[in-house]
Amino acid sequence: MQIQIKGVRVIDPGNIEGIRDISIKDGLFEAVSEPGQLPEVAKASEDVKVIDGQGLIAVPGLIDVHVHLREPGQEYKETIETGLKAAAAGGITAVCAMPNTNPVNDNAQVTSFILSQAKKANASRVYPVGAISRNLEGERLNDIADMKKAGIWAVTDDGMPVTDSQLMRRTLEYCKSLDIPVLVHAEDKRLADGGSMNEGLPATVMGIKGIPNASESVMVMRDIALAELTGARVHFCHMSTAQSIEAIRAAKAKGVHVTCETAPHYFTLTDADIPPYDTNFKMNPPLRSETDRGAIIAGLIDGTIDIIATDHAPHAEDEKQVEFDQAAFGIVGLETSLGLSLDLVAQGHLTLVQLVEKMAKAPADLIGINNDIVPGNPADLTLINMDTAWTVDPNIFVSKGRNTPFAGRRLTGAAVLTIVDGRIVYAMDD
Ligand SMILES: NC(=O)N[C@@H](CC(=O)O)C(=O)O
Ligand SMILES: [Zn+2]
Ligand SMILES: [Zn+2]
Repeated sequence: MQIQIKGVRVIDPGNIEGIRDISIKDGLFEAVSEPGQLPEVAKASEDVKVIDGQGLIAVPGLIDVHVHLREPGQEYKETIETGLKAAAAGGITAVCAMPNTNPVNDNAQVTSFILSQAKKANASRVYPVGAISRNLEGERLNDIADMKKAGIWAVTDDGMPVTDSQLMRRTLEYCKSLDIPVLVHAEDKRLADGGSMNEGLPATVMGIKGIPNASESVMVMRDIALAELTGARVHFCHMSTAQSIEAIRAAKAKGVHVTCETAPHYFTLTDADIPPYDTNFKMNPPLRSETDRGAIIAGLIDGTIDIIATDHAPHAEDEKQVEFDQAAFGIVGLETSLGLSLDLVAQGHLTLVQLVEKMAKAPADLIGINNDIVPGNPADLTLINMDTAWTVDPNIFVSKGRNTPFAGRRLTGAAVLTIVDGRIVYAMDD
């Protein structure tokens, strides 16, 4: 299969910015040239697809470093196939799969299973993340080296914090020697104390127990200290508070090796936006205050926040249609991430180049891959129409999860074509 995209505006920060023709063949970028310079392909050939890229933007395939695929064990919420197809529909060509499945991805067999299921799905790629501790229990360290051989690129106990500081220190030392990052779910469970939303006026008004900002930031501060102590690579997941961003900004200024991500809901919504007891607005960490939302946007602007990831966390209807404090934490994000993030560009907070850095380039750096649009590299590409206006409708999500706070929201900009490994895995018109 060969694909030619003609006259498209390419935005690949640090590599290309301008109108180009792109040729893709046998899974790889074959040529990237000034417009009109690609060799004509024989018209009769059925194996060649020529795409008019005029008015569209081509970017390196978007990578979502924080996704819960739920398989093995909770296929009623999502399977690897439905999750990877949802990613493709959202313009995301690769996702990093969190290990809190059942069984947990805490050994090489589960890692291999995830990779083989992903291959069968014939959609976006998966980069599995292994668990730090046996069954996420926070007690015994897993055989991370063995999982690395099977294909993990990072470890985390996401969903659960690593409460034991000594275990975290050992993890960081171990992962430093293996040269893989540690992804931190920063939460002090004693401070969170069973709360279900942000501690503040909206929680008080609804009579819902609150979670203070400090439940996140104290653990961010601890792990900055441990990153400094060990020299390991620490990446903070789903940052939601002003205090966390402030701490990470200071750590980076000191040269400590830390990176972080936030999710679209933290720069789009606050706790004041939660309709009374609507569990589609419940996730961990919770939606914070307007001050925090402002700090998240400021962190994205000044580069303190490296990456936008979704924390895609599908749940079944009956896990959400219960009392607010009983409902599962988490919302889906794969199919709304690009549209919501493009809003940062529309509002003038980020340039398109900065957005591509946060959704494609910095994620690739974290994983340790090169996704430049250059001949010879695997052809993972997202074609975006910045003008496509659409309304979020969970009923037509490719994901099995319907749990989004963005139902009915008008968005502008969408992926019109997603290419993985030189194959079209999603086309908007189909
Ligand atoms: N974010 C969430 O609210 N939920 C995640 C766990 C997590 O990311 O901590 C999940 O697995 O459902
Ligand atoms: Zn988490
Ligand atoms: Zn998560």
